[in-house]
Amino acid sequence: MGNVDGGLFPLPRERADPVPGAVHLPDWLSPAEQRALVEACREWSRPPAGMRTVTLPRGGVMSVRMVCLGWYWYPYGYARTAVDGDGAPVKPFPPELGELAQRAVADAYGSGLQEITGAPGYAPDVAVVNHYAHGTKMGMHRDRDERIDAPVVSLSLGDTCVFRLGNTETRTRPWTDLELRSGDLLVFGGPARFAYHGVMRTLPGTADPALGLEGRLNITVRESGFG
Ligand SMILES: O=C(O)CCC(=O)C(=O)O
Ligand SMILES: [Fe+2]
Repeated sequence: MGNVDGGLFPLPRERADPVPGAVHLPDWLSPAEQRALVEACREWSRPPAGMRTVTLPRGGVMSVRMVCLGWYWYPYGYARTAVDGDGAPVKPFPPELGELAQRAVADAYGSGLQEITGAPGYAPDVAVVNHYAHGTKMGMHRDRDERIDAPVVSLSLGDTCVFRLGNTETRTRPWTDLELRSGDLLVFGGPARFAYHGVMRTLPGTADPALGLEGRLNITVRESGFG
């Protein structure tokens, strides 16, 4: 039984390696860093090439809304412009987000960094920001539109979610359900890079009101390998 939060003195949550190659570092971002990222997401969300709803090839509509930086993700590929949006050039990938993600990879893997493909010399150039309003989720999928298998860095802000980290073969079990809270870092690389994963639900009202955010934001930082 894990720590049931909400008390005045919540127990510190501990680093976990749910599957080889995946590392969860709770409370990795300070409250000030979280606030700054929420504010940055607000700026990135503005048009042109701002936050949009994504329609899948077979007509389904993703419940999360999304904004991309560096390269524009659409189902299923990357473009330089908002090909399924307003057609504007994608916003640039901010160098400081790249530096944060490099620090994330270094903290996650530590002395094991050399064993993770693409971790040494990690040079991310894409960010996908998802906004989860209450009641939204993301089905099990793999991040596989990048050309190389460098790690994915995931930062969570706002409401807590139940994140399901599965296996590389199927959308089904075995999987591990993790609670990702505001400020948590999850890195998946190496043998976990192409694991199925998804967000089962968010827990409305769990965010610190001081963050000024409705729902949940997730930023994934990736290296495209497009050169
Ligand atoms: O919201 C999350 O934690 C995961 C997002 C995700 O899997 C993605 O953007 O590909
Ligand atoms: Fe993903």
